[in-house]
Amino acid sequence: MKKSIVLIGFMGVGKTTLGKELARKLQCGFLDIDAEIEAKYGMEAVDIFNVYGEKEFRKTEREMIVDACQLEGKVISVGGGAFMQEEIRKACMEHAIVIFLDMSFGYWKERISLLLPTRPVLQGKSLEEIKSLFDERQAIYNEHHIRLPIDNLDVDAAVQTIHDKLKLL
Ligand SMILES: Nc1ncnc2c1ncn2[C@@H]1O[C@H](COP(=O)(O)OP(=O)(O)OP(=O)(O)O)[C@@H](O)[C@H]1O
Ligand SMILES: O=C(O)C1=C[C@@H](O)[C@@H](O)[C@H](O)C1
Ligand SMILES: [Mg+2]
Repeated sequence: MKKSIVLIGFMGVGKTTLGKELARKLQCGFLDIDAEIEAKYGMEAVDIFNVYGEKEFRKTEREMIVDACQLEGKVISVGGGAFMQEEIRKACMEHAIVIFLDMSFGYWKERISLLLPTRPVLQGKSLEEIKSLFDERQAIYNEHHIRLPIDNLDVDAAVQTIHDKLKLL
């Protein structure tokens, strides 16, 4: 596998969880950009947003992803907001294979309680506001090479399906 694989999709759809397992199956390296950013600042995303601001988070996210997507043979999970930045979308589409993990809001909202404490972008928002954000964000995920409808898929099934789709490329 020469090009790296970049997993995109709304926060909590399983980019980190599936990315790790996919890398294990493909026997290649795994990079989670949120984890890399958190390691750089030595704090969680919520605290980076509070202490340094979202602008700084997005700048670091952009620099890291533009570099990482040009590496060979990695599985890279990016944050749910990464594709809001055109420079990131362009670099990933040019250098990597971009896989969109596509989950419906109906399934996604069952996960919300798992996500609220650690996702700064969700904090203080009502369910309707989160639904609007979810709907707005779908447009930015339209740029991808492979779409994986992920409702109902457990981790093993999702990884197997991605593996099968990659073989067809
Ligand atoms: N296929 C799945 N089936 C059931 N639960 C899952 C599945 N994938 C992920 N989860 C659970 O959903 C939660 C969010 O998953 P994960 O952290 O991988 O999402 P993410 O897309 O990386 O989110 P973010 O964009 O915020 O980084 C975790 O608690 C994880 O265990
Ligand atoms: O959707 C978003 O804007 C975010 C998602 C997370 O993965 C983190 O990158 C951060 O919490 C922002
Ligand atoms: Mg993640």
